[in-house]
Amino acid sequence: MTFLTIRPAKPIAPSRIGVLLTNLGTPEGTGYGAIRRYLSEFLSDRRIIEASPALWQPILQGPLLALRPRRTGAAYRRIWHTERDESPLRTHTRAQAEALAARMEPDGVAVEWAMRYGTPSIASGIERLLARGCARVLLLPLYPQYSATTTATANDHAFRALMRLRNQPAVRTAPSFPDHPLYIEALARSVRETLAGLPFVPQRIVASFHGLPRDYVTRGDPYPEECERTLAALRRALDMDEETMTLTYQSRFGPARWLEPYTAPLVAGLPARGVTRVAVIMPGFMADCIETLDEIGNEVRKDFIAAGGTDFALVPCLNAAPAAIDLLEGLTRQELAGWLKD
Ligand SMILES: C=CC1=C(C)c2cc3[nH]c(cc4nc(cc5[nH]c(cc1n2)c(C)c5CCC(=O)O)C(CCC(=O)O)=C4C)c(C)c3C=C
Ligand SMILES: [Fe+2]
Ligand SMILES: [Fe+2]
Repeated sequence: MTFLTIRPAKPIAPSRIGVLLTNLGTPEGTGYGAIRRYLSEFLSDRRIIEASPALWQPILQGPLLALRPRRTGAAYRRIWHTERDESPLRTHTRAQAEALAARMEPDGVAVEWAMRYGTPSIASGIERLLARGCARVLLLPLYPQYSATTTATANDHAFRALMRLRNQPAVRTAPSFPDHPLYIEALARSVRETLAGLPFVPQRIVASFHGLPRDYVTRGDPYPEECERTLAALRRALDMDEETMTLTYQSRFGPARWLEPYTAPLVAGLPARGVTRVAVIMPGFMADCIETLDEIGNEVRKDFIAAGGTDFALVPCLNAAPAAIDLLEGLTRQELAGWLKD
């Protein structure tokens, strides 16, 4: 094995600190080839699909990647940021990193961002921090609730990149933050602001989290407990009960049973129960993406209206709102304790 040598461009302080924000990833474009490459990398991750590759790869490389990229590509085209020619997740993740950098760089902390699948890769993010002279690195996965399929795989991939280095930095990983006061405050504020700007009063707020196969949870993934902690804290902050703010899980993939209740049928069933005005918040997503803007904002909305719903609102994700950057700064400073001078 040859180890990589990365030397800073110019002499620097010996113990500069770097923060690497990591997010899920996104295709480079909306055409068949770009979506196929993205889905192939994503769905080949053994943290995402735990089935044996001998069984899974023929399905993935055969019918799945022949068919799914067209549907997924059409969904990305509906939400694509055409002026920048990139996905919303990429725009928002970059904006979060730039805003965090403005807060942290005066303290000598370098901030970079990276994607677990696609670009900029986690390896390139670490290389950029090293080239900027960082001898200590904090990995901060942008997932409020821990899951092996998100947090762990982002960290795995960072450690895989570190394996290739001769001169490794010291590394910390930030824990998930499902009920961190700054996170709950940012969510509560976004709900209040959105509701205040609506021309109607929702009868129900649906809090929709990305789902997970039930199996993974049975085998020890703590994700749903963390979603419940988030929602309990958010209800307390907004003084709402379980009836008013309901927890659901979205984005089911494949035929297995996932965490329930599923968002789409629950929302489509509301008008029959007399609930025709709803707002949906997606607290598990730090940034708007295909799953929030298209799956909920387009598909779930359409089905709700078709079922007799009259008013449907989406609470935007935190994106680069000032309260979201307060959260990222708070988490960064908390996790750099002992490294960063007061
Ligand atoms: C078995 C498959 C999947 C698991 C498990 C899974 C977990 C998981 N995902 C997120 C966050 C996001 N997922 C996104 C897109 C997406 N997710 C899956 C599959 C699984 N996710 C697929 C196939 C896709 C691609 C779109 C599609 O074809 O449907 C995204 C959006 C990316 C973007 O660019 O917009 C996010 C974010 C979490 C938090 C999670 C586990 C808790
Ligand atoms: Fe997903
Ligand atoms: Fe989806």
